[in-house]
Amino acid sequence: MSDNVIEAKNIVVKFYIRRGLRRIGFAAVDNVSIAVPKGSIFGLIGESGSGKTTLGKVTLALIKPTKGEVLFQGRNIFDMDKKEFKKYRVNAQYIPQDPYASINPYKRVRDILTDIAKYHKLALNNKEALDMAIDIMNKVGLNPPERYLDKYPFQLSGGERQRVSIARALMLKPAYIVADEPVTMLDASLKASIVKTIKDMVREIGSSLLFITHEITLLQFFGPSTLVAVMYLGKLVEQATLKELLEEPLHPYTQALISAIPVPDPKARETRKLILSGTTPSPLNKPQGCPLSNRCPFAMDICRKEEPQLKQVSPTHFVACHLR
Ligand SMILES: Nc1ncnc2c1ncn2[C@@H]1O[C@H](COP(=O)(O)OP(=O)(O)OP(=O)(O)O)[C@@H](O)[C@H]1O
Repeated sequence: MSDNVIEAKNIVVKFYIRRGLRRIGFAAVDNVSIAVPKGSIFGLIGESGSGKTTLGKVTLALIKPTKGEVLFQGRNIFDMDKKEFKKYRVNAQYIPQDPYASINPYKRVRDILTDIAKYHKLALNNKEALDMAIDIMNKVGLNPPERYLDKYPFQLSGGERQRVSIARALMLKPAYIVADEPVTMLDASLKASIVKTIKDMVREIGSSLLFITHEITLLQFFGPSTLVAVMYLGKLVEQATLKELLEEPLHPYTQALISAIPVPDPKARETRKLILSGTTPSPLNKPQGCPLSNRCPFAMDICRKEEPQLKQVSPTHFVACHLR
């Protein structure tokens, strides 16, 4: 049996867009591998458009990769028979950025939660399904549940709606959850509490979590040993524990991400402040060689010609940079 709940191996996802009469293809995810260890939280970070959502959706079988394979508990999800795939579907759940993408706006909270338990036959009758819903609502902070059961999503605040979306994903006690920018649309004051709810619930259920974000500070709620992969323009450029990334970021892109974290005393980080030139190009105009070569202050000739491969620099630290 594998020690990882999910292993995504050499994933390539190509999308095609129309430009006039031409159909142009580009790789939104370009030969990326990640493994989410059982019972742990794995962070996936990068700016908008770096391919995080696409990779997360591949691990949930919501997008079929152009190349590569995804193993769930050691089994290739695209080779599963109907029965096995159904089981995987229950066990792999999605918490999206916009709760309206996962919850039906025309259903009351009670039905959103009980229907899923009944559909997947986790509850034998309405009473059992309602007991499950109330239990989960208490845990995700929809207290007292009676106040929310008969409300429609539009009658809830953004934070409450996201809690319903979390409750819906957790009703099935999945082995694997992808939370995709789950607090981006919420006020700063609410973010910490919702991230903490997700963390506590994941621990309680014993599931594993892929937490996708562009805010590295949110990963601090999960602790210094959390594994984090950094993506840029469809490539995985660095992977390490959060502690390693914060204390010794090796890729210039990660260094720039960390430089952008506000600190009470900016002088404390003066020595490693790094600002990249220009803005991220469209994935249709990726530079040759290293994807960061046109913005990196340290770029050498080789960086513009050859793509750097991921190198291991410590048991948990990997980086794709010619400087290392
Ligand atoms: N169905 C699609 N067809 C064409 N292009 C797509 C499609 N889905 C995503 N893309 C493009 O693929 C690239 C990666 O998108 P993706 O949503 O995975 O990035 P992301 O890092 O999750 O960013 P965000 O946080 O903005 O969602 C982007 O350039 C995006 O515009």
